[in-house]
Amino acid sequence: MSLEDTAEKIRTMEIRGAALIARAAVEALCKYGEGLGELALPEFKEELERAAGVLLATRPTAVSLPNAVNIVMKDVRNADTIAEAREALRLSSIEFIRDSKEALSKIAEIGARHIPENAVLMTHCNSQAAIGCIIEAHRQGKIREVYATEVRPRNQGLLTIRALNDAGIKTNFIVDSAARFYMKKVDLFITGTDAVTVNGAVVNKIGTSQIALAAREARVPMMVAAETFKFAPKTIAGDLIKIEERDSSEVLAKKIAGDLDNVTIKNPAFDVTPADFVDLIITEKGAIPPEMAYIIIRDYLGWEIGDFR
Ligand SMILES: O=P(O)(O)OC[C@H]1O[C@H](OP(=O)(O)O)[C@H](O)[C@@H]1O
Repeated sequence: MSLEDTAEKIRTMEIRGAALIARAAVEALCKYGEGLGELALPEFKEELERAAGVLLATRPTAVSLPNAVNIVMKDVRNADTIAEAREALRLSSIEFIRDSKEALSKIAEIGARHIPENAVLMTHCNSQAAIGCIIEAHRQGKIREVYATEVRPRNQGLLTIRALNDAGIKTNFIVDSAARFYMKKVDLFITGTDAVTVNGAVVNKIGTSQIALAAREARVPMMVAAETFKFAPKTIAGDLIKIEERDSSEVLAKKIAGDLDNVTIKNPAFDVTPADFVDLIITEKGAIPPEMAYIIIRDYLGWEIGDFR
């Protein structure tokens, strides 16, 4: 698959989920670099930066994408010879993909510890990291049942119920607007995330913050499963996470919407749940309260306050 093909698949969400986007981008970048013929070092670096730009332009919200590209490009940017640059690209790509897979199993193990016995869970969207925690807790005999939302407009809930079903987990499939109706029965609301800001706010699939509100009202804790590369360094300098607005046809087919001249169809893909609504974030380095997000950005992603002067 060419770099452009990968970019298109990410844009159209054939490849989706924050971690899978990151991995696919790294694989595409690595393959692209390997396919570049004889080039001098500056041209090689330039070509890779251009390719990275194509991948970064696909989806704006999931910070896993720029983080992954930065992690892989760091040693390439520092390389002094073309051989060094090529080797850095190969090794850092292998390393990122390996680490991101290992992070998922670590998160599942740590997350499962924080799921109570006989738990009723609610989840929203389709997160590999969150599902990993649920399946591990189920393996330990801790799950009574799960409520999984539909996730309009792209219906990622269908992927979630398939995964939970195949793991033998008793699952209730509900429309998004039924979340508050069932919240009384729930012990824990668990999601993944596309970006965690320095102040611990969680950017996740549209609707997450409404469910978080219902969870808070019912005194149900919220737990977020997030690899460290889902934390957003630039928020240190006050950058806001850009919320992706996708095509209106995902919400309403053009042939129906066509003659509704006074109607605008809005389709934001994500929303922001304030840190105050989040009880715990499970990373591969350990479980943290949202207030500790800066530590992850500094100690594990390597960004300091001074980097954004
Ligand atoms: O990395 P993992 O945990 O799999 O997914 C994290 C998040 O990515 C997804 O976004 P989309 O469906 O690509 O828009 C969802 O918002 C999900 O919670």
